[in-house]
Amino acid sequence: MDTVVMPQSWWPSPAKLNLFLHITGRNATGYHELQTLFQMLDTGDRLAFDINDNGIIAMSESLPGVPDEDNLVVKAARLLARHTGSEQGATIYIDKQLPMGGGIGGGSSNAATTLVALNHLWNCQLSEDELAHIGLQLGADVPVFIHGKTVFAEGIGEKFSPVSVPATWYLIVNPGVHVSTPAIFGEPDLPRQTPRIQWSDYRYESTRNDCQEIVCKRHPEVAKLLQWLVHYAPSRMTGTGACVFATFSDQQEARDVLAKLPADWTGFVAKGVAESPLQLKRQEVNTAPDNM
Ligand SMILES: C[C@@](CO)(OP(=O)(O)O)[C@H](O)COP(=O)(O)OP(=O)(O)OC[C@H]1O[C@@H](n2ccc(N)nc2=O)[C@H](O)[C@@H]1O
Ligand SMILES: Nc1ncnc2c1ncn2[C@@H]1O[C@H](COP(=O)(O)OP(=O)(O)O)[C@@H](O)[C@H]1O
Repeated sequence: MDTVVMPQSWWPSPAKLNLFLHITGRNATGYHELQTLFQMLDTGDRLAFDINDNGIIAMSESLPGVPDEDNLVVKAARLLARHTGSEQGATIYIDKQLPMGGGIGGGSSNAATTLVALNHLWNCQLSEDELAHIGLQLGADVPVFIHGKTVFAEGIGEKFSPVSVPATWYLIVNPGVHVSTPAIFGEPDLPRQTPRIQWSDYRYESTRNDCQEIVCKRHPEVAKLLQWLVHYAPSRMTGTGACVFATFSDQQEARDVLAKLPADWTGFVAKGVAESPLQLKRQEVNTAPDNM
């Protein structure tokens, strides 16, 4: 990226984990009904926006393997412009850190950050609920990133209930295989009738990720990684994979295991947070004296 982006201009685009993922049924559109705990992380990508008055929406640089027309960031900006009639445009910068298609929500989070940031920068004045409604057209996980809080979720992942989870550190590891979300949801053998739980009964130990077994069968590298990680800490796959997370109460313990990671795999340590960095940024710009 040639242009120097000032640090305060960056908008965070954090990752999430699904601490558990139960598939409880299917709705009339064929989408799967879920119960999940979306854990927001303090770590992720960053986006910056150079606003213009000519209405042109463009990436400063394309993401590898993602044509700009398919980039969820461009799609989100165009959808917001269409919905609000805004005549402004933007050149969008992405500092990509998160693995793509890893079940940690990078693309959905980028879309959510774009909607929240441009709503502010274009002065569209849409409410959080309106942004979430628009975001759902881009992907099932976009609303939770707009909401920006660690929550229980059901429906297709867009109906939220508050949850309080202890401060925890996670080691997130990418086994380096790509798992397609539609392909996993299309698997005939996927469990689809897990009984619904009451949120008050939630315990990590009594839940699971319903996609994990099938992903492990189709992608033995994920099974191998889980077998390795579980020696050190409770470990599970997030979303439809392929990333896996291990849970620690102490940051240094997580870092120690990261240092031992075999060379085929890459990972990072992140803190589980109740409010996402995007939520904090939104509060910051809304209370800034000149409203940035
Ligand atoms: C299941 C989760 C859990 O976080 O997996 P990850 O994507 O994070 O791995 C997500 O909700 C995924 O959300 P997202 O990745 O936005 O999926 P979408 O683009 O909306 O859907 C991709 C495809 O997956 C299927 N799909 C998705 C979500 C869902 N609840 N039921 C489905 O059947 C549909 O075939 C859809 O066409
Ligand atoms: N800005 C973006 N960042 C990441 N992936 C994107 C983006 N725009 C489009 N995509 C596409 O969306 C797919 C899913 O991305 P992502 O949200 O990172 O994974 P997941 O849904 O598994 O958590 C990617 O494989 C990629 O082709």
